Amino acid sequence: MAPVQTAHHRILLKLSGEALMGDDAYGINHATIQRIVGEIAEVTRLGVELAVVIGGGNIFRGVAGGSVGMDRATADYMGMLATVMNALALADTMNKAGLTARVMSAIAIEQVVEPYVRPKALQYLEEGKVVVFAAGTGNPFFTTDTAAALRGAEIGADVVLKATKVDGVYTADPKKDPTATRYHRISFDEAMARNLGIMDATAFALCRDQKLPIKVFSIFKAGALRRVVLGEDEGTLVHV
Ligand SMILES: Nc1ncnc2c1ncn2[C@@H]1O[C@H](COP(=O)(O)OP(=O)(O)O)[C@@H](O)[C@H]1O
Ligand SMILES: O=c1ccn([C@@H]2O[C@H](COP(=O)(O)OP(=O)(O)O)[C@@H](O)[C@H]2O)c(=O)[nH]1
Repeated sequence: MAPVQTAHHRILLKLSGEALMGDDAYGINHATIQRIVGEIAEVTRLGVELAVVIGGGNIFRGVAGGSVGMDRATADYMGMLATVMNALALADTMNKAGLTARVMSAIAIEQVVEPYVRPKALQYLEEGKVVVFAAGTGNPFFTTDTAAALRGAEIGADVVLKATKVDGVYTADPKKDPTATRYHRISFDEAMARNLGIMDATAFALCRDQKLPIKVFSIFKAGALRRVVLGEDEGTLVHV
């Protein structure tokens, strides 16, 4: 059988923490994480190199902690630790599904996970391992979307895939405005000028400056990740 032609060679996949909740109120839903790992396994079988940045919103968000009077930086460190828990769960599920996954953390917790070292991450990717980047950027006041942009640029990914709760970028937040319509593609400058809330401005600006396109698509839609990897019409492309 001839190899399938993919649209991308090396991918940075940003998975929202909330994607792991499934229908639960918080935490990690077993069936949901297995389904997501199944989809990841399917695209790695196509021969693409894949790294993941995982969020933490299913366990803790710094903004929420800050809003109830906690010191914002402390709350953000808690948020980053939440992403480490998700990363461990994700890598464990991947390893059980027959993939070889490695977690690398932006914060040193050496008894638990290895630290992020760029050449090591590149080596793992070249070996066909899935690298799960934990603890975001390692800095408070940032998001895991910005971590995805940063790690995506560092590893030379050819696209950042944002797998989220909505199926693309809309003219307004579709959860609040039912009349909002979806863009097929939109430039970074327009997305930033229109202040479209799908990603924070820091993440957008970093990807724009590095000429790293972003594809936004739904994590709930079965087969969407594969379709994106094959370059089929799915979600919204944010381009330079
Ligand atoms: N213009 C927009 N287009 C699409 N989604 C938007 C837009 N503005 C705000 N959103 C909201 O952004 C959310 C995704 O962002 P975020 O909560 O940061 O996701 P994640 O948890 O995947 O990082 C969507 O659930 C959607 O409700
Ligand atoms: O570089 C980073 C990445 C994340 N966080 C904290 O970790 C939380 C979880 O990440 P995020 O909200 O981006 O997760 P997601 O929305 O993807 O579930 C954030 O709210 C922040 O408090 C941070 O401080 N710095």
